[in-house]
Amino acid sequence: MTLSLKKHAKFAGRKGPVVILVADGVGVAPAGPSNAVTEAHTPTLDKLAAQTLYTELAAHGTAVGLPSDDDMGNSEVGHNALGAGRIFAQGAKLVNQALDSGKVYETDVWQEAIEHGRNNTLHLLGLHSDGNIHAHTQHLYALMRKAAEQGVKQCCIHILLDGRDVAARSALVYIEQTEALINELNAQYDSNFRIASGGGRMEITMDRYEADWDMVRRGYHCHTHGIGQTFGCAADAVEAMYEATGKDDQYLPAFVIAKDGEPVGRMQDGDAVILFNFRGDRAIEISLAYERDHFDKFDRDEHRPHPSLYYAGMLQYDGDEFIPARYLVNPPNIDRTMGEYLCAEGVKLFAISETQKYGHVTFFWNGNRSGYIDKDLETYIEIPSDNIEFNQAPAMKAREITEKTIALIESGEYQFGRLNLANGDMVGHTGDLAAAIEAMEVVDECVAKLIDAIEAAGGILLYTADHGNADIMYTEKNGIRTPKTSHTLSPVPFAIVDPNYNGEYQLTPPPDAGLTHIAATTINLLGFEAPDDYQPSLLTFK
Ligand SMILES: O=C(O)[C@@H](CO)OP(=O)(O)O
Ligand SMILES: [Mn+2]
Ligand SMILES: [Mn+2]
Repeated sequence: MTLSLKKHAKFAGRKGPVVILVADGVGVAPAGPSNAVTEAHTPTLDKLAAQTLYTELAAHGTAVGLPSDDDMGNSEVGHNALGAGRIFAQGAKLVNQALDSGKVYETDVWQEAIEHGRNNTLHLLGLHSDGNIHAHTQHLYALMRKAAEQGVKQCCIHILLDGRDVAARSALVYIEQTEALINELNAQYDSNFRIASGGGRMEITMDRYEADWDMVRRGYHCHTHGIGQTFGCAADAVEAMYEATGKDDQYLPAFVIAKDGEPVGRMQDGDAVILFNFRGDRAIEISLAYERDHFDKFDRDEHRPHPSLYYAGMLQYDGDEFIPARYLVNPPNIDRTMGEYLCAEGVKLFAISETQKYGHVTFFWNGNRSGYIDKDLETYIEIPSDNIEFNQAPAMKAREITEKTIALIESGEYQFGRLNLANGDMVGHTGDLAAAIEAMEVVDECVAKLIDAIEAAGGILLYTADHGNADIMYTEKNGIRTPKTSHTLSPVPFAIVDPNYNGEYQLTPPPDAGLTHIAATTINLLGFEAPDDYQPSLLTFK
């Protein structure tokens, strides 16, 4: 199908580009000492929030295709919503439906995995919490129950400790729940289910956008070959590592469960491995490590030969590159994104961020498609991120991204652009309030510079966020503060900076306005009518 957009009946667009700035993780929550956004000195952001062309948009729950309004937003669903202009049922919801209806168990992939599991061992690997951003323990438990029921006797569970989508030190709670189910199943089916290995999600396995392959190498060797500090059980491992490192769940090192000095869950030829994460960015690299015949990102045979495995993902994480080849649930089919429409109209555009968010403004924005829509029209720029805990460098690469964006605006080549400043989110995830405040002040400084550039170019800057994070940095109970490292349920800001504004339109958001309404709004500001089935624009034109 060839896509096209009609010229807008009342608005021809401005001379300069429309640029969307996503301040990742900068939600709107009540002001107070735990809100890094309001605690920071942010004269420019304050001005934006006080102007007429400002509103707040829903960025969590059903507004972005998640199962319920108790689900916080995240970058995947947020950037999908921004790019696609419609609400699609997201991975979390699709997996629930496929497990509840039993469709998962009818697939060839499930049945083949079970066959391998019956003859050898079934390995279940994934993020071990109910955060519901990358994975949910209820999904793991459904798979464990069904595998036991279908005759799998040997099952190894490899757990990635979260502490980023859930409380910073909550690993023991989830381990207890999982061990209880293991005991129940082993008693009922005379099986040998057990936790075999694990480690913090920011330390092993779950790297994204090739920021740090060494993380994946450590995770692969831990889960596959039993390389890591050994313990008798997962709870002992976590307790000992809390004590030894002082770190929280997401940063704990690799551990291996051993009996009589031997790892209990090394992977062997003929075993099946299912990665039960549903979100793609942090699942792609480990999937490549497991399923590719030719793999050169690290030496898989460093300790013992890479076994021949039956590997499957909960979803297909990258539909262009078919990663992984085998999967249990079809991913959302996000079609006709705004990027496709704009390319069809010959609009030149750019997307820019640092590594940690690079795929957010490209892959997620384009409906989980890797690569360009039209290389002749699009420029994608990645500024390399540092590989450190970001409270140590709260400015991250915001200034570099800003300088480069200004150059792109000044070039006069582009009609549309989008950028992501990672600070509110990545520093927010560390739970370090002072660092998050500093992060927000850098964001403010960058927004001010971008506004100047937009003004000089006669363009429009749209300032928004994909979900909250830095807006609640701790919770307090009985005078005790607990750092909050996760995203929030907060709405996000939406401000239009249009220096040539002359009353041509009004901001008229419907009561349910959310992130999905930004695409049509942007298309209007570029001088086009939005596609009929996009969520309506936030603007009414005179
Ligand atoms: O770091 C991540 O993977 C998620 C939190 O799990 O954050 P974001 O959605 O902002 O990328
Ligand atoms: Mn985000
Ligand atoms: Mn985040």
